[in-house]
Amino acid sequence: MHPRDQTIFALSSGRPPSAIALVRVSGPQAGRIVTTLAGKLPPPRMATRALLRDVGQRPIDDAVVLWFPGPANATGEDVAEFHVHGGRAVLAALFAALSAFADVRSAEPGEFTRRAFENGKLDLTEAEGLDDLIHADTDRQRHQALRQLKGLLGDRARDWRARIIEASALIEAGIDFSDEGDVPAELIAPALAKVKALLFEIEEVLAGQGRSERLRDGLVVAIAGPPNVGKSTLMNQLARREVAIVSPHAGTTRDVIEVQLDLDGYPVTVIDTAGIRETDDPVEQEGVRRARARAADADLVLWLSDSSQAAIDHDGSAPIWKVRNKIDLGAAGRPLAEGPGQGSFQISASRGDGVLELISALVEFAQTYFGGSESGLIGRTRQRKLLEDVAAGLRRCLTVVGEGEELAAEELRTAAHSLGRLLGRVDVEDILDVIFREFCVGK
Ligand SMILES: Nc1nc2c(c(=O)[nH]1)N(C=O)[C@@H](CNc1ccc(C(=O)N[C@@H](CCC(=O)O)C(=O)O)cc1)CN2
Ligand SMILES: Nc1nc2c(ncn2[C@@H]2O[C@H](COP(=O)(O)OP(=O)(O)OP(=O)(O)O)[C@@H](O)[C@H]2O)c(=O)[nH]1
Repeated sequence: MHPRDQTIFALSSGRPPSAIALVRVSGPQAGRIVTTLAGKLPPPRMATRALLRDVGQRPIDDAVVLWFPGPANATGEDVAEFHVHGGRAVLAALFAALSAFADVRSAEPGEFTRRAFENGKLDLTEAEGLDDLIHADTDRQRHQALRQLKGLLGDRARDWRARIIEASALIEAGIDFSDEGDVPAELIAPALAKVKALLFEIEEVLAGQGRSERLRDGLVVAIAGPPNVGKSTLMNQLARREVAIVSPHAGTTRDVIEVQLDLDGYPVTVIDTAGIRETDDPVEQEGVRRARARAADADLVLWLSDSSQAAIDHDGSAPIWKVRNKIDLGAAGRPLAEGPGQGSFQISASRGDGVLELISALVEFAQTYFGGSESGLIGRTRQRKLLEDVAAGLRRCLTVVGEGEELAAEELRTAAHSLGRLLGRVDVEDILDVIFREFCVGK
């Protein structure tokens, strides 16, 4: 039997032990599974309490069971849900009972969503939005992902695709009309007007995009500077602030290498370049490798120093803010080269003086950096690249039309094809594995 036709199951809720766990089952065996384990098939979509028993009638758990016959459900196949107590042994017993059925197996990451996609329940941009929603840490990430899940980009892309196909139909009709290669202007002119309007709309979306792709991964701020100036102390100060959402990725045993901050809903990762050091521990090595790679293309560098004559020694295109540390050590006698202001700060990392001001400036930086991405439609590089292909194709269509209508029509076909790829309608087998592999199991 093809893996696609097998019935799949997975834990869809968080790591056990948990108060309640949700185990989802999807596929042709779902109904038989519920009937066997729960002793009955509950009415569709009605939460029903049942004592689950395995095939040998041994009790598994006192549970709530839901039955969602396909195709009007999340995956488009028959679906069953078992809401059980979230203990490890309960789940092990339930999984053993499920695995005992023929043609039933545990799901791959993202396999439920992949089936939903293959059954036309959502397009690829919506599936990507779903994955982003699950991984959203901040409010703005959640907002952008939810827009994608709700099909904002998908709906636009479908509309664009339909209009491109209309325009190319006009041109092709013109080609069929003319024997001598002279296509009537009444057909070409409206087609080109359509293409121009489309190109304008797509270019507007691309330009107004801000940096919402970055919203997925977060802005990266590197703390750099000479040894012993207080980089780790500042990191720990940031990690202790309530703005820290996911922290710390302990790299070394003592020091925090990365802190993730939620700055006004924007995700910002701060990296301590001092924490990036040689280590023999393979787990740490991986953390160090990641931190180094991320710091190398940071979006902003905080250059920390503890004296007024701080020579900046940093390559890269990112803006650099000078942060003078240890002002508690009587900096009064030593006048600063520059007073506080844009890109210049004075702090005491150990006492916390000036740290809130630094954080406020980071919030402002993030707001400016992401500016306008509230209205961003594009969440991923894959989506942006395809839309850029579409715009380029439309532009070429307008220039080559003078050389021949067939060439223009061909450009439109290619542009429509790119939109088809964006939506996952055509020619995407190669990327589906990559996209769904990133998903959670059970989603
Ligand atoms: N218990 C539980 N909670 C969950 C999910 C789930 O699968 N189970 N979801 C998992 O994703 C999300 C909700 N998503 C859903 C998406 C589609 C349908 C659904 O039944 N769609 C049908 C009918 C539409 C309707 O009646 O509203 C369809 O598309 O045909 C249900 C849930 C989040 N919460
Ligand atoms: N007085 C004072 N001492 C500080 C301040 N910040 C850090 N220190 C001290 O400076 C020393 C170095 O601090 P670290 O945070 O380890 O400096 P670092 O830049 O991470 O050092 P390396 O990892 O060697 O690059 C420690 O003894 C800190 O306690 C500060 O604001 N005031």
